[in-house]
Amino acid sequence: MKKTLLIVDDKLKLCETLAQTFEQIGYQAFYALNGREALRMCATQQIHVVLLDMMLGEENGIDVLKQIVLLYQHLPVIMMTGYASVETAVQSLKLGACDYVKKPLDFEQLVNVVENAIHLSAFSTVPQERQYALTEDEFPCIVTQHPAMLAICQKAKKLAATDLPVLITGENGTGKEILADFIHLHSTRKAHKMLKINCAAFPETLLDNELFGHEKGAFTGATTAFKGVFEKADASSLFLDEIGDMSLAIQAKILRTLQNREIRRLGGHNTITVDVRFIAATNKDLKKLIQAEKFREDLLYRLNTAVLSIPPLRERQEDIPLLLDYFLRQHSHANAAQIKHVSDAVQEQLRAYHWPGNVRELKNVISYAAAVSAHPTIELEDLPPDFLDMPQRHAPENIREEMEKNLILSMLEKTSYNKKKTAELLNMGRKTLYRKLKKYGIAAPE
Ligand SMILES: Nc1ncnc2c1ncn2[C@@H]1O[C@H](COP(=O)(O)OP(=O)(O)OP(=O)(O)O)[C@@H](O)[C@H]1O
Repeated sequence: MKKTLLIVDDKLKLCETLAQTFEQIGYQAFYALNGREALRMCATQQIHVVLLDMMLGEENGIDVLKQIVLLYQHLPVIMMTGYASVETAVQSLKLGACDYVKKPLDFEQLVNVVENAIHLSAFSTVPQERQYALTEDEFPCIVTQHPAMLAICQKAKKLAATDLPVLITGENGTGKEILADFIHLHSTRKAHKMLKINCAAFPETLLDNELFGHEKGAFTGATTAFKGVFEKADASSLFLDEIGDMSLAIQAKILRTLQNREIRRLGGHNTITVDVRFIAATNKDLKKLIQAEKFREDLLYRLNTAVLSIPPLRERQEDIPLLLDYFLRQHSHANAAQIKHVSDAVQEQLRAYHWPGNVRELKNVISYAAAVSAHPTIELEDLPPDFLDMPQRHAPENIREEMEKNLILSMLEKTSYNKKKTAELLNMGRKTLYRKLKKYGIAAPE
C-alpha cells in the first residue's frame, strides 16, 4: 500500500509542487488549502502523515494542529515554519506535532522527516490500538468539523485526563458510545479494555448480577462465583449505556459504588474495592425522570459535574457531507469496491431530512444505497424506499428566511462562533439571535 501524505498550505502552487515531488518518489499526496479542508481529508482519506504550514492565510496553523491532534491522535503532524517562527514551532511540538521543518524547504531533509514520522507512528501507536483489541478499521474515529462537536471533543479530552465520572447525553445514534471510546482512549487507563453494558438490555435481577456478580450458592443454580462488570473493569473504564432505564434499587447501588469505590457481590458478605472510571450515557431527559420519580436526584448530582451533550445531526448539517464521504469510504473498504459518490439530488435530500436516528441512520442509509446502486454515483432511486416518504426538516419558509439563515451562519464563522460579537454585527439582541439559532437548527458552542 502506498504511503499517503496530506499537505496543508494556503499556497496552491506550493501544494501542487510538493504533491508532485512526493508522488514521484512513490507517495500518494493530497493537499488542502485551509483547516476545514484538512479535517475533511483526514476524515475521508487514509492519511499516514500531515505536513502543515504554520501560516494558513488568516488561519493559524496551530489551531488546525490542535484539531487534528484532538480527533486523530495517532496521526503524525509535521509543521512547516518560516525562520522567524521557530519559537512557535517549538510550541507546536508541545501541542502534539511530531516534528517541524523550516522554510525554504530542503526536499531531501523533508523526505527524511516524513519517513521518520511514519516509521515512528507505526511503532509507537498501532500496538496500543491492538492491545485494545480493535482492528485499525474499527478504531473509533469521531468525524466532525462542527464547532460544537469540536468543543465537545476538546472538553472530553480534558475530562479524560481526570478520573471524574462523565455523563454523555444525546438522542439515539448521535455518537455517545463513540465519544465514550474517545474518552477512554485518551485516558491513562487506555491500556486496559473498557467494559460496556447496556442497562436497558437486562431485566432488573439480571442487570444486578451483570453489574455486581454473585457468590457461589447466592441463589439456586449459582454453582460458581461470578464477577460482575464492576470487578472486571478494575483499573479500566466502565461504560453504562442507557442509565435512564435502571431500576431505583440498582441506581442506589451504583451511587454507593461511585461514592465508596467498593461493591458487594450478590450473596457476599465482604466488600470488594474496585478502581473503575465511570462513563454513563442516556438519551432520556434525566430531570424529567426525576420528576416522575424514576431517577434518583442524588445520582444525577453525582454525575452532573461532567456532562457532554451531543447535538442531534439535524443541528450540525455541515457534518453531513463529511460523514457521507467517510461512510462511503468505509463501505468501499469493507467490500473491496470502488468508492462511490452521491448525486447532487441525493446530497440535497440528505441535507433536508431531519435525521431522527442521527448518525447511525445516516450510516445505514448510505450503506444501503452504496450496496444497491449499480453505478459509481448514487442516485435518488438507490436510497431506501421508505426514506423518500419521510418528513423533511423545517426548511426556511421563504427566500428572506433563507438569506437570514445564511447571513447568521457566515457571521458566526467570521467571529469564530462568538455569539456576542455575531449579535452585535447583525445588530440584533442576543436573545433574538438565540431564538433564530434555534429556529434554523444552528448549533453553536457556548
Ligand atoms: N461523529 C461520528 N463520526 C463517525 N462515526 C460516527 C459519529 N457519530 C456516530 N458515528 C457512528 O454512528 C453509529 C452510532 O453511534 P453510537 O453507537 O456511538 O451512538 P449512540 O448515541 O451511542 O447510540 P444509542 O443512543 O442508540 O446507543 C456508530 O456506528 C458510530 O460509529
